[in-house]
Amino acid sequence: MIETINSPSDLKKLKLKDLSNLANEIRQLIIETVSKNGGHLASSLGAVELTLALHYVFNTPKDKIVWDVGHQTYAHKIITGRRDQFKTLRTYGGISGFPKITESEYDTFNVGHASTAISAALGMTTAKDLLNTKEKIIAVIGDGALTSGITFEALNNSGELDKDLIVVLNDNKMSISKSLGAISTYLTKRLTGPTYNTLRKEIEKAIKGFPVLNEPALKLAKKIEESFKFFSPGLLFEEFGFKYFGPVDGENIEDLVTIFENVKNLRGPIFVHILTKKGKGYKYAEENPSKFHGIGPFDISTGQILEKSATQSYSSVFGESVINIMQDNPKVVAISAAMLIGTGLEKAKNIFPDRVFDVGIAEQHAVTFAGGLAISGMKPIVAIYSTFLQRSYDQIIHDIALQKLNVVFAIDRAGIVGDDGETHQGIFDVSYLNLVPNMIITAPKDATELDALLKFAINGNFGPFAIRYPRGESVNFGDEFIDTIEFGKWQVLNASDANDICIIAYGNCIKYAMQALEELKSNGINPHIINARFIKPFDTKMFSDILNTFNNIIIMEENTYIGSLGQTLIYHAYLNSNGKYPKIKHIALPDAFIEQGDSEFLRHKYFLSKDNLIETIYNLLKK
Ligand SMILES: Cc1ncc(C[n+]2csc(CCOP(=O)(O)OP(=O)(O)O)c2C)c(N)n1
Ligand SMILES: CC(=O)[C@@H](O)[C@H](O)COP(=O)(O)O
Ligand SMILES: [Mg+2]
Repeated sequence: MIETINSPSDLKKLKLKDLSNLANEIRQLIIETVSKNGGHLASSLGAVELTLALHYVFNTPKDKIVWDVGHQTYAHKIITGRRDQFKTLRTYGGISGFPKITESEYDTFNVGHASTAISAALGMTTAKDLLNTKEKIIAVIGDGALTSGITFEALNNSGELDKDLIVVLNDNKMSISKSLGAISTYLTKRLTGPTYNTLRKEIEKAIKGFPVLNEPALKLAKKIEESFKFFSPGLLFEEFGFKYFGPVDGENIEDLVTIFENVKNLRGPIFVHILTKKGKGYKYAEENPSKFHGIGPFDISTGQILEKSATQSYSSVFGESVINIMQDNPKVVAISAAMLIGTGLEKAKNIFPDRVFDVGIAEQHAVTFAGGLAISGMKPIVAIYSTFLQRSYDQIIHDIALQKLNVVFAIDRAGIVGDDGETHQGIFDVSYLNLVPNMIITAPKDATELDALLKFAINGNFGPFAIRYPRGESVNFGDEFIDTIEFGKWQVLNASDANDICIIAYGNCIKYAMQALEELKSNGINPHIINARFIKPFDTKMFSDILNTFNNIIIMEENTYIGSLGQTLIYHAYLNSNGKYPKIKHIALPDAFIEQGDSEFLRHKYFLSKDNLIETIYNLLKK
């Protein structure tokens, strides 16, 4: 059947009862594709019926579905004309893992970061009224994303604006890990409370008594429900000005189609609460939805991940380091914003349940919460991915840096992250932190240095202290490259008497510099190599010596060039050398959003590989 679906209009030709079979075929295609390419399996499997029902009832693309995060949209992609390209999911030049307006007219808003759907949908429905157009706007948000501050700002504003907006809450009781916090507890408690369930059964009986489930019938049923609303999970949303419907079995397409048919022409803000299962239809994902939230290639028959690396990831090195630090210092606490697993803090949470906090998808709160802890004498470590920390910019400036509070920012996934693409590349953090007074920015060259920098940061009282490190496998350069960390000082990794080339790099790029060294030496070139682990403040003394010694300087970094270390150094060189300074080549990312693709491929494309470095050096020395 799946072969016949080239757009939602083909879907509408099917009988309602056939949609379940189609859902199974779609699941099969999703599982097969993700098993090869990796991707967000569990969320997409849980949203197949929801997707079919929405496209069956609404008139997309005229009507607009606004997905939150967008990691659950694989079925949406398959039925909106992208079935055949779906095999290219998350590959370079292929189908994105998230909705993208440039990819399809059915993708209404670019996503990847959580909790934007209701705001964007409210904007669209407001524009619709101003422009006097007639489409329906439907926001689909998960229970994890629901808990974020921006969602509540949008709910608050929705009640005020009173627009025709449909919000669908896809409640599977899971964020990446289990959904936590008062909102989640509230929803669960209400749904499982005995009073509510008895009353609900009565209401269902009453609804079944109506010959046709039309609007007046629904109104009456709603009236009955309203009188019991104190017990319903809808109370909260009703107070925000929404009409609440649900909860509906989100795996039952007929129920979903019925509810969407019934609400689609209602006026004002509508809230439809559906219950789904993350990982639905694939045993291993149902059993372990966290593992299959975002997964690399795996064996379908066993659920085992293929190509398991023997090398520890930086996140895991960080997690172990945090445990050691917490064991030694009772004032240290750690904070994650819904990413305990991704940031490597899960083990620490098990050992120190009272000192490791998962605050939910709430990066802004995470940072100010850390501020409160720091001003009270604690030593918080806030572990957030580079891309998600963008959410906390004012909190970093206003709540932390301004007061010079001792908060350690563990910035994971810094640099190119690969297959998640534009929304997730961690390529701006050096720039956005560089311009914040009091902010210290560092990057370790390897796993040992990550541990050392964390201890250094915790043991000092430096104010805000950022440590950025990349996604994926860590490296270690060995004992000969371990030295004592000194505040603001760089490290010489390869000392050269020849004054022709000096490479200044940090973090991931050190790996490429050291790899290049071997080949360069065999060709008689011996570059001076600097580990610029302090990006801010940088080592002015060493940099001045370099300016006075070397004919060519290469600065290499995995960050956008604007606001980068390279830009700071070039500016410094210009101002302090009376116009006489060596030739400087800056290898950094362009002023652009970096697309999805294999990380190493992208590094090569953007001249951030060993080979590119070698080529750059040969070219410099030729001239
Ligand atoms: C701002 C931001 N923080 C963190 C994430 C990482 N993240 C992606 S999906 C997700 C969980 C979302 O849970 P939910 O909305 O319930 O969707 P589900 O996966 O359960 O369908 C998280 C934390 C993100 N994408 N954006
Ligand atoms: C959708 C989302 O934002 C996360 O699931 C993200 O894709 C996780 O990235 P990692 O795989 O790098 O942990
Ligand atoms: Mg969820």
